[in-house]
Amino acid sequence: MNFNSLYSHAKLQMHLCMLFIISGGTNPERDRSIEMASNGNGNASVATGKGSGGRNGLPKIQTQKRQNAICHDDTAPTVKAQTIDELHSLQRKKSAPTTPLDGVQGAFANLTEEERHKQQLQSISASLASLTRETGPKLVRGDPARQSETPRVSHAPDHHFAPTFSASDSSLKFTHVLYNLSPAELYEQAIHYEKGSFITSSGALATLSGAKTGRSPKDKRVVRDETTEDELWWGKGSPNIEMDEHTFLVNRERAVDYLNSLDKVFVNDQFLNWDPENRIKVRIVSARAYHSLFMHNMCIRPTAEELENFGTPDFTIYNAGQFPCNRYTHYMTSSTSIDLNLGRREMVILGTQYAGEMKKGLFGVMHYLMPKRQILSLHSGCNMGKNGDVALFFGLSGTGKTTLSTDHNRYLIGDDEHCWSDKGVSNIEGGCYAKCIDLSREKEPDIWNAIKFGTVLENVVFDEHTREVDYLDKSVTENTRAAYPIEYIPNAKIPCVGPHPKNVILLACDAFGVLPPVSKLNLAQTMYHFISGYTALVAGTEEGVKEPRATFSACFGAAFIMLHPTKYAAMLASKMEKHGATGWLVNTGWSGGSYGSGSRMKLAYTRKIIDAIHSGKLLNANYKKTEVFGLEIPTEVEGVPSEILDPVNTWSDKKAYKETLLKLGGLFKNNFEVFVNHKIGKDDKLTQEIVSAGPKF
Ligand SMILES: Nc1ncnc2c1ncn2[C@@H]1O[C@H](COP(=O)(O)OP(=O)(O)OP(=O)(O)O)[C@@H](O)[C@H]1O
Ligand SMILES: O=C([O-])CC(=O)C(=O)O
Ligand SMILES: [Ca+2]
Ligand SMILES: [Mn+2]
Repeated sequence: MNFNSLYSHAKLQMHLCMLFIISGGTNPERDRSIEMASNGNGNASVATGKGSGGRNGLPKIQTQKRQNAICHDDTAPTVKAQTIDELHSLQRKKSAPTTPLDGVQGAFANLTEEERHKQQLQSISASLASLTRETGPKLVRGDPARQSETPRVSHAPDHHFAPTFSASDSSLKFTHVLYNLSPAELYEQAIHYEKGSFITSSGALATLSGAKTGRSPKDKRVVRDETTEDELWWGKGSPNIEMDEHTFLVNRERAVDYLNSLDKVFVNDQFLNWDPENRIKVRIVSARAYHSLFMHNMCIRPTAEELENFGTPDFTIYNAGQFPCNRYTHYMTSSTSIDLNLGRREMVILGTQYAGEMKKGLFGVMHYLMPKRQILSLHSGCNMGKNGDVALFFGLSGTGKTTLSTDHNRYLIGDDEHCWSDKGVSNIEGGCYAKCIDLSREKEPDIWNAIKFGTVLENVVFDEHTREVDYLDKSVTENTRAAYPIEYIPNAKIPCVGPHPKNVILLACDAFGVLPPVSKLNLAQTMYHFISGYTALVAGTEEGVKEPRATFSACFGAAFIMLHPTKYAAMLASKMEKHGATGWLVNTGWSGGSYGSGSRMKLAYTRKIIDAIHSGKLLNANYKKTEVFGLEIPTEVEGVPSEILDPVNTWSDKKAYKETLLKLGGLFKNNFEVFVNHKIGKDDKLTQEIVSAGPKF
């Protein structure tokens, strides 16, 4: 129902009520509306059948005198309330867990609801405990501003946990915990308390992420201790900038003190990974409703039963993003620090409110935990055809993972983070995070329709009155985003798991315009391009035409991996070999010249190419080999003009094409230098094959 019809519906209801009051009539329709207005206390329903006034012209106003000549306001029955506050309390029913008490198992079995809430608060208080004080903060559930009207808030003294004597002001105060709020509750919190939060015309919550509108990889630090020293990838090329345990604790204390100084904090208890055997319990403590709603959408949402039995989290995020880190603290090089401590299973965020840090921070954790269990973690989208054929979509930011895995003809397993275990694939997340710059209803209908109530819209620009979003507007940032639960995509596969992949599609947005729209890769080439992790986006557009800049990011996600890239590559090679998956390289970038002279590949063509991969038609097409990169390219793809399949045809300046091709080939070679002496897999044979699968000239 749209707003207009809602409005006219409401008007109609009012009209009917008035008519009833005026005529004292007995139309059953009217009686029903009165019944609703009286909250089910249906004394108003008089006899049905015969109507009185209203049939012949206007209804008569009844002016008959009442007893004592006092006008009673009682044509409708009164609600069961004596006061306005009581009336308001009738509006909201108390939420109850859906599990009957005797169905609860584990640590929380046989506890009353009160006791379970107490345990939950105790666990959260422990999470928020300072490391230098004896106890955690005093906690109470619910919004402090709503205490008198929120039934879930308990004033009972046994609901907070405090030392028997208080040595500091901070331990005297209460912190209110807003625990796993629903989207509706989080909307209210955001709109009430967070500047820059608005409801858009489609019902999404528009918000601003503050000064940072993207991740800050240079401020991501990982604690180097005896364990991680040997296990993780350190040094040149690694995303893991080291910090020591002590500095981590200093930042942790800073974040915890900040959070405890607030009137209220948001706590989300959720899951990662749809594979039940490898599910990870995460707790996110944050200061903004925006952050809580973002994670509500992005992580897997527990059922009421699962939440009742949640227990202690496996990993905790302290998001104090509004608060900067202290430049006097060792290692700090800016006001932003995103700190990961694998030993403590904790992450601290200071100085950035960009919500993607939480999402990708947890992804980093999975890139550590899963390979330990022989499970490969992947920066990829994933979908499945009607026949159960699974495809993975690798690619750096903006290359098309979300766009191409969201396919109306296939089931969406996930758009960004997956695991590949012996059983098949599983999504790590419970939601999608789509780029929305230039989003159009025609080209990406499923993403467009997912931007509705519950969806977080970051940094978009909208009309201040109609609240229509202008997806073309880059005033705040080019990195505008929508975060929505995966079930907002109509053909999402729930639970988000699938069998072993049949196709592994490597996406590159080649702004140089020399890579073919599609090529079929052998295993060595797949590994070469997987380790290279190439894309070339164009930097800013504001200062006129810019040179494309090549980006190489190992495993198509060097910012998130924890181990050396060859570890992941070796796992991918053995899984692809074992399950007979075919590798493909798809250029979603430029055609007809580099950025500036050519144009971006039409999404419609890329979709046709992807269709042909899924259907199996492309596997058996006719192929020819390109020079320099030695890529096998098809001569025909249904629905795609054949001349664009070999990029040389689309360039009018053939000399410029060759120069650009060689230039890109050189960049690939340079980048791969650091990997040539690394063994990949069990034997040197594959390593040699991979090294020689690169460009030759
Ligand atoms: N031919 C094309 N193929 C794919 N995407 C295209 C194409 N042409 C334009 N686009 C646009 O490029 C963008 C691809 O972004 P997408 O959200 O899919 O990136 P992503 O790989 O999921 O990145 P991230 O990891 O940052 O989420 C979309 O805005 C899409 O509309
Ligand atoms: O993490 C982000 O902010 C966006 C994203 O998905 C990526 O960069 O791969
Ligand atoms: Ca994406
Ligand atoms: Mn991503």
